[in-house]
Amino acid sequence: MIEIRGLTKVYGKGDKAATALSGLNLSIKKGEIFGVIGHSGAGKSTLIRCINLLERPTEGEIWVDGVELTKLNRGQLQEQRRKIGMIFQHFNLLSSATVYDNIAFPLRLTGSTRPDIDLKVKDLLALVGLEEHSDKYPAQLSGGQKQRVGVARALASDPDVLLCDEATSALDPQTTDSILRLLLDINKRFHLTIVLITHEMHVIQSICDRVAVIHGGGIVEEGEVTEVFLKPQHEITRDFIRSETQNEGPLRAAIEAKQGEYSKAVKITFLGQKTYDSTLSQVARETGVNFAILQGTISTLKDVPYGQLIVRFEGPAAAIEITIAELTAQGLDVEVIS
Ligand SMILES: Nc1ncnc2c1ncn2[C@@H]1O[C@H](COP(=O)(O)OP(=O)(O)OP(=O)(O)O)[C@@H](O)[C@H]1O
Repeated sequence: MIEIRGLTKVYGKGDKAATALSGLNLSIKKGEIFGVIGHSGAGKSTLIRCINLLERPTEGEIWVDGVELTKLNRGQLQEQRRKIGMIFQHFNLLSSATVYDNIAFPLRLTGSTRPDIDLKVKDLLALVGLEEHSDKYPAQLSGGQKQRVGVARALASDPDVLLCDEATSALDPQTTDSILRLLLDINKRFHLTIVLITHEMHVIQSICDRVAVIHGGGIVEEGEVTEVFLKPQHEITRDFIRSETQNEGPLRAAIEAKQGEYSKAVKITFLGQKTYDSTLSQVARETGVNFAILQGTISTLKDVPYGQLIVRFEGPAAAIEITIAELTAQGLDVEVIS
């Protein structure tokens, strides 16, 4: 659906030149929610703004739905941009226009008739749950409501792609979740491809199918969220995940408190239905090994359940080995920590 090939963006010239992206490649599939996560200055905004050419790439190609945007003239680009909606961190609403008029704005630009506009705007207001607020001005709305207007406006031209530029960064956690649920809903309902950038792993974990980690203007890791989240390869990715999980100090102490021949600390990862199975206790009972849970998380990645337990096995070395082998044979991922 979206192909980014060799994307380089250099701001400024000569001594002042700053390379924001260098030779970046990315492939985003139709109908998926694709997240790009990175620290401040990594190049996220530049990347998302290059997708609809709000920012002109210095080099490289941007393809959306089989059309190379970077080759189009101004008129052709305007036409293609209708298929790409965008929402922003600070909403970018017209402050002097009502909610209704903000949503109607893109439709008026394309010369839709008044009854068509009315029908469409009312549909969109219902979709984002703002029917009661249609005559209000942005200043009379909460942050979450403003972003709902942003979403409705972005959907007015029936786009195939929705770009979200840190769309929840200005919102509190509860409002963030309600906007994420709205994005998930419109992704499912309209089979809309969504690309979002964020610096919060929680956003990726809640709604994305795949993720790319951006650092220093390039992608350092990408894949299915389940894969990247549970088996991060790059230090930057591990950093993001660590910031979402518990404090590691007490865990280290618990692991080190009892090290020796008759004990082994392991991290066990459960994915999907296995998360809720009793495999661990069954295997431990069979092998006669005891276990203490040192740390544990059970949660979901989008709608896939997962669990991660750090446990200390206690028992004869051979029995611990058999326990690990049996858990692995039963489809769990077991990593020996110490
Ligand atoms: N208009 C500009 N002129 C010069 N340099 C810029 C411009 N916009 C961005 N940059 C630089 O490009 C790099 C990438 O910036 P970008 O805004 O894309 O990162 P980001 O990951 O979105 O960061 P943040 O989360 O802080 O918004 C940074 O070093 C930034 O200083």
